[in-house]
Amino acid sequence: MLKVQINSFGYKNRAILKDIAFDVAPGEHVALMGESGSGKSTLLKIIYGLLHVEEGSVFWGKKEALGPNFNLVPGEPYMKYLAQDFDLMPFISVEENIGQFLSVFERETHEERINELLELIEMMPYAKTKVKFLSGGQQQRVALARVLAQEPEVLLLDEPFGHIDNFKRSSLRRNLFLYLKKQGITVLTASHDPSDVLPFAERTLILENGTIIANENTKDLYNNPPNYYTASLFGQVNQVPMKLLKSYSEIDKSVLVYPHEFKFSDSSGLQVEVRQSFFSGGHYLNEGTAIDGTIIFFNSEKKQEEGTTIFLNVSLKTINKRLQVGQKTNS
Ligand SMILES: Nc1ncnc2c1ncn2[C@@H]1O[C@H](COP(=O)(O)OP(=O)(O)OP(=O)(O)O)[C@@H](O)[C@H]1O
Repeated sequence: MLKVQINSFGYKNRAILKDIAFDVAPGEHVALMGESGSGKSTLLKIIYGLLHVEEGSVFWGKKEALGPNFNLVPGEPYMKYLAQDFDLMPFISVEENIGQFLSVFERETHEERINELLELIEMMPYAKTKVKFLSGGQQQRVALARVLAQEPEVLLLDEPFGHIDNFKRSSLRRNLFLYLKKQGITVLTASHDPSDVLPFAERTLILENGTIIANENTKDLYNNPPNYYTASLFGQVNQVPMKLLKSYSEIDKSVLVYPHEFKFSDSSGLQVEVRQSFFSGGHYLNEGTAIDGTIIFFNSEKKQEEGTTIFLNVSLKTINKRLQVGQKTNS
């Protein structure tokens, strides 16, 4: 079990993290989400031992991960951290960069292991290429293979696909996360991208202004977000005043609704005037205005013409579910 407790941490007296406490079970994949500047990288750097915390501790089982004031070379052998800036050797080849970290006691299997990792990162054709000739995305993939070569028990990933184009990103992310699961590696991934999180992380932590405001099963968190901030990290979301939804007109509250949760109705429900319709691949994302001026985003199969009036419904099940979460978090 990875056990993290940080009472407070700041850079030059500016508080960044406070009252952080969470566990990650062995083999579990936990995501860390939060807006830019909320402290995700700082938290990963503390866990790895790059930053010193006065009040707090990080344990992996019974072993305490010590900070830079105790370790001459920061970091613990059982844990690896893939930073946003990858620390590669530019003048040697891709395979040499990966091979550097394989155990000297397993020389006979080196080639096999390098090939396995090159295949995982889809870089086989670049095995002999010097790293300095690679693009940013390719370098990020090599950096990933390098940390995996070190066979960590715990892997900390900071925006692991930030430099990688969409073309490679989907398959790489699937291959990597399935590989990590198969190897039983404990993973903590900081990411802005819900596609890194929703299909792969069993649990998600939400960081807001340096505090963890949610720590839940990822699917439950998506379906029952405790607040607008959490839901909006997963994508576009609406905060719809209940009075706009006819059957709830007495209730003076808002309810969170994702754009795909609206259904079209012929003549009743939330009345919206279409402003813009954005082609989004498999659907259109539309922006409209409700009668009180609230901006509403909703999906449709077809393009909606500007100025058209349409009526939207939200299922009672969704409304009731979201109201209950709201009550829980307000109390
Ligand atoms: N070395 C540093 N010295 C001083 N302040 C720093 C340092 N590193 C980060 N900060 C500040 O700490 C806060 C948290 O930064 P951090 O990089 O942890 O956020 P983040 O959530 O990872 O952001 P992003 O998603 O943009 O990477 C920010 O306000 C940042 O400006």
